[in-house]
Amino acid sequence: MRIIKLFKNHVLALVTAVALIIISCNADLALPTYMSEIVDVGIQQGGIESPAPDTIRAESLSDLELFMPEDDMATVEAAYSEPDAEGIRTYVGSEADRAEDGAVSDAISLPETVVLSLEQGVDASTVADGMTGTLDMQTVRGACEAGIIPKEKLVEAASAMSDSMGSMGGSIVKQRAVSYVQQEYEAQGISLTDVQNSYLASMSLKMFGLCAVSLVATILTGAVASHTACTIARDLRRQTFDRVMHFSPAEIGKFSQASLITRCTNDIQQIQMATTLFIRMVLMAPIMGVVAVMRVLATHTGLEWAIGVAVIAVCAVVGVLMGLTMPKFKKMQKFVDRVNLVAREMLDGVMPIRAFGRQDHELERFDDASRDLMDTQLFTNRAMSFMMPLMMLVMNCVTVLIVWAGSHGVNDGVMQVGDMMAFISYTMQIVMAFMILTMVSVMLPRAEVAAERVEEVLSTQSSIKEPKRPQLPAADAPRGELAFKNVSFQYPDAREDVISGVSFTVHAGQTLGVIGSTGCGKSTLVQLIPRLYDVTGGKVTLDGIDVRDLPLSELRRRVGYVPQQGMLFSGTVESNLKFAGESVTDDAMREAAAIAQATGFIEEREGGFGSEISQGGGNVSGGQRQRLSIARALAKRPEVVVFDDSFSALDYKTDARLREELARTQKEAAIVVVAQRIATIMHADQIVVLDDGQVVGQGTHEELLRSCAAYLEIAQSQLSAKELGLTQEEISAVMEGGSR
Ligand SMILES: Nc1ncnc2c1ncn2[C@@H]1O[C@H](COP(=O)(O)OP(=O)(O)OP(=O)(O)O)[C@@H](O)[C@H]1O
Repeated sequence: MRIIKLFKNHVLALVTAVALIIISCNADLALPTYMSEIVDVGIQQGGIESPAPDTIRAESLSDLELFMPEDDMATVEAAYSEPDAEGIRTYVGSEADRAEDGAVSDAISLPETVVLSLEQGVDASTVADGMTGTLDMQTVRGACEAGIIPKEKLVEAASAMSDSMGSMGGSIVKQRAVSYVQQEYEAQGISLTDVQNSYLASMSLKMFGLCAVSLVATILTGAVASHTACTIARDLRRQTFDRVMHFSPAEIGKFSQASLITRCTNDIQQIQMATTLFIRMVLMAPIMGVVAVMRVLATHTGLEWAIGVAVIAVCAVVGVLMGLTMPKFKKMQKFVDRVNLVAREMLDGVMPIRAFGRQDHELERFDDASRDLMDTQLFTNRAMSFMMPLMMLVMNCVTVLIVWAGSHGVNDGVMQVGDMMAFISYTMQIVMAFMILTMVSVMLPRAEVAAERVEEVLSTQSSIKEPKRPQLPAADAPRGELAFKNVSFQYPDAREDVISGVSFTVHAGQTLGVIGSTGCGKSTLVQLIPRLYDVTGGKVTLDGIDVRDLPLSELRRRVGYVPQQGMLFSGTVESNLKFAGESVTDDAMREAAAIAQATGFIEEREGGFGSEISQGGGNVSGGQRQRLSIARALAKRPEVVVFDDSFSALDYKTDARLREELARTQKEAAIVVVAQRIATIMHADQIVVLDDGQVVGQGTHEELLRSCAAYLEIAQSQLSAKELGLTQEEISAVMEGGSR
């Protein structure tokens, strides 16, 4: 499972969590045992834990010893101190010997029962045939001391009495022994209320201690789980974002921006929740179940079958609910993706939506996506709302079953009320553990889908790869020399080349203009320079080296790219202009702003270069955004500057001044300008005319006017024949001849 793989680097945290869970489960599950002790010992036995009293009068112990075989007598004698001045003997044996089934307990219980009966008077005929009258302890003691009744006879009589009690013997002996101890304490002047209260106080203290241990362990488990889950989510977000940052537009297009955002946010959130659940629930439930089963088996109540019934009932309920909801859970993530996609598209296009009055239509589209998500969520939530009541029903039925079966055990004297209560608690814990496991198993597949989607991003390699054997231009190689050599390119999913057979060379200080009708491949052509895409045929070289052999960082440092859509980042003007990094000095920034004709409006803004830029450059005009984008590319002083239709939002005057400044200052850089306006590129040293991805003309403005029909057509659409310096005959000749 992918979720488990995420814990690869968090083994220590997992081990710590398991240790803490074991501690808290043991503490939690010890509580029902204590509760049972409080009922059985604290309440029913008045706080008297063992038939072996803490203190006993010497004569009382002698009476008891009359009914003990020699070895039992030795055991008991060894367990009590010598009588003190008041004739009181104190228990000095081990606690194990005093506990249920301990040596001292076993040895002393039956004699206590016999002595208690004798002290109340016993019909002599029930002891020996032919005897009449009432036997009491004093008589028996006297007869034994006088040698009338041998001690062996008394031991035999006690044992016969035990046998006659049959299966009820154990619990009757225990109850009577406790009564004997109570009587003995009273005779010593010890308050029975004090004994009971001190027992209850000590049990409460122990239970409180266990609660505290469980509380601390549970809090620590929660802290470990949250920390681990947050760390896993943070690392995943970082890795996913890092991977996306290295994606070329092809991979971004493959996933879609909306899906990448959902994967980086919602999907990782799901994973985070699942990892927390995994530690807190999935690890806890089996541990809780195992500890509870161990304790249940130790109770020997004979009601273990009730647990089997409960588990089968829980599995049946959860199985039905899971069967109904699981397919819907799997669909849910796709619906979230769609809502995000529609929402993003609507927010991006809020202006045209308003301009075309399509709000209602878009709202309907959003409602459709949202309704699908809502319907699925409603179905799953409704189905899951049956879970809790059904579980409670199962639990309550099982409780009734245990009480019904247990009451027979209590009636027969083979079970104590407290034991039955403890058994109910353990059964509930086991059922809970199963319930938690099954509920989590509903949630985990959803997180599994999310993990799969995140892994898909992480395992996708960018089609733009670092060179295996990176090369740098030789020290004496010309700087700022860009060449296309028979370049062709096809988009990943397309069938035909978007551009083909393009060749040109631009040197430092020169300008290359690229012009052509819309969709002819101009942007695609220049995107090959900074390797936003890789050529599919031919090669692009910079300073004599194939751009695919230059380290990517080196290539991107050498190429300044101004995209068609000026895009700014939230921050200040300065942070945007210094986007290339520390290497951009204040002087370089100001010089770039001046070339881009941006200084004027920057200084007019409050705060100048420190003035705020909002997300996406929303608080500057389209032309200002373009100028800041141009300044940003120039500030890093690249060897090649690519302007992808970046002057389109500038007025003619600013456009002209900017080009003048570029020509004056960029003597060591090659400039590539994609334009729709003839005026923008007419002064270029070389112009490439594209038509449907093919070069249909190449040369200077003057040359193309006289040789390239496509170029002339564009020029004519923007300038008059007079402005072009052509006669009507010359125009006709070019048009008739087509491009030569
Ligand atoms: N990511 C893409 N996947 C597939 N085809 C694409 C992709 N981007 C652009 N195209 C197609 O490639 C062709 C050239 O697109 P390109 O953006 O390079 O044209 P352009 O000359 O810059 O257009 P414009 O002047 O309108 O900006 C177009 O037909 C376009 O539909």
